[in-house]
Amino acid sequence: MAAVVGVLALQGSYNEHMAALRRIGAKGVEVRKAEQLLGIDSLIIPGGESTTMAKLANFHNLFPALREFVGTGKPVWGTCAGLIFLANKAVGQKTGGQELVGGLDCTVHRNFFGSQLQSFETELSVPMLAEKEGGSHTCRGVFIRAPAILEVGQDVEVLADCPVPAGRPSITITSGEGLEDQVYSKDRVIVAVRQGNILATAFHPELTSDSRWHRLFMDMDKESQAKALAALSLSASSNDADVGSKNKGPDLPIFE
Ligand SMILES: NC(=O)CC[C@H](N)C(=O)O
Repeated sequence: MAAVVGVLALQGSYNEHMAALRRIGAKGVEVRKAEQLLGIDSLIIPGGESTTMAKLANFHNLFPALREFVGTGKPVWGTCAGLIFLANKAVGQKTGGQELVGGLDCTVHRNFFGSQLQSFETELSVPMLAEKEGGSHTCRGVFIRAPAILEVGQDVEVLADCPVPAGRPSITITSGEGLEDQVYSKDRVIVAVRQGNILATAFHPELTSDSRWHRLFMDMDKESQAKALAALSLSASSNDADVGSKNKGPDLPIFE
């Protein structure tokens, strides 16, 4: 059965993700209500404006269901604002912060690359994407008032990084307790990662004609469906074994 990809359709570039899925023959459905998350195999959280998206998600009481969905281990992909949603920690936010879904062990800076006017396109080196999906070793990265990942946990695989623009001031990250400050002043930042079944990109592959990120996500989906099926058939065969033993009659001693 074809996998159904949910696209969170509260705000932002969900139409573009739907179109990108259509281009590769995948079935996408727009998700606006918590109960719709029950009928999908994987979820894309699109780019847009994360504060607005969080307000809408709150209004529709979606956060608990989104967290539950991420917790199931089904594939989830966040692009741009979607990446911010999935991060365990976000800095560079409005005072008071905003609600996050979490699940991705990283610290993200909301508007790392500056304002809308500092939006840019660049060629990114993506060896893992090329290895898995073929094609060029680079992809076009469209960064729109884009976030960047400053730190990742040890289970997070870095898929792409990019140079910090010249003149970008260093960043102070305050720890949870507000006790110590770390200053981030490296010359590269992370812009695409994978942690298990969570994929996150700071840029917008849905705005380019390169379908490889969507294909990679569909492959994650296939892998996870195959695993779920294997687990099902394992438990079915152990049930069969149970049935078999029930039909065997009394367990008599065997004399050889
Ligand atoms: N293109 C995007 O999704 C931009 C995200 C934006 N930086 C935010 O905070 O929501």
